[in-house]
Amino acid sequence: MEELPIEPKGILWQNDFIDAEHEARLISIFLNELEWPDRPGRISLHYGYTFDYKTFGLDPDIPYKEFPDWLKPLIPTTESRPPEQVCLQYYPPGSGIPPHTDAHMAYDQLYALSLGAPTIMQFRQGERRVDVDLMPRSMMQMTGDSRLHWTHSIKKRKTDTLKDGTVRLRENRWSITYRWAREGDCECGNVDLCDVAQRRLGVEKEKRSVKQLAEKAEETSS
Ligand SMILES: O=C(O)CCC(=O)C(=O)O
Ligand SMILES: [Fe+2]
Repeated sequence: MEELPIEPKGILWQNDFIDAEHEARLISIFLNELEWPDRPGRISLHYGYTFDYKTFGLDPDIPYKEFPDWLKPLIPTTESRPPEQVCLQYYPPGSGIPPHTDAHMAYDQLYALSLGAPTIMQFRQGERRVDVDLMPRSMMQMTGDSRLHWTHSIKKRKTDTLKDGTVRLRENRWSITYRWAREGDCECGNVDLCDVAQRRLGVEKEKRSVKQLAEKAEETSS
């Protein structure tokens, strides 16, 4: 994988992770063989462990879901183990995903494979916005700044305007995201984007307010 020569830093990229014939076979499986949730907009199917939004860890109560045969050859082999979680998402034209940073607390490495039609992903940090064209069959890994210190999103719209001014119609797109569970705490310290830093800040605030309450109680009793 090669790093894109842009800000945010840390976007690693590989074109043609699979060939067009393989992609066509996958799309046929997605269209004909999988049972998708029945609702409009972006829909997802999960494999591996399921994330628990209450404990911010992997949910021990939901059984591990084996990777199906079609998924096995698509697992990146550049980490020391297979990912704990894989998510297949379908984006009909006009759908997207709001700006977010994938949870720092739960996950460490993050990869995404794009299939079907291209779409523009927007990275954002404050007022800085950078568009990255997610080409079909490309594998992206978000590391460093792109993973921890910028948000990413796909706008809900029917067309994308490219850098040269071309207006491109959105068509059916699928993505496969791969997540590796984090071992230990994230130490990035970014209180705007990091759930670990935010939790620590909350704990500190709580400690401070308990201390202040105790001090007040002491003042009024003396
Ligand atoms: O669809 C993609 O390529 C990425 C989706 C994403 O950002 C996510 O699932 O966290
Ligand atoms: Fe994401």
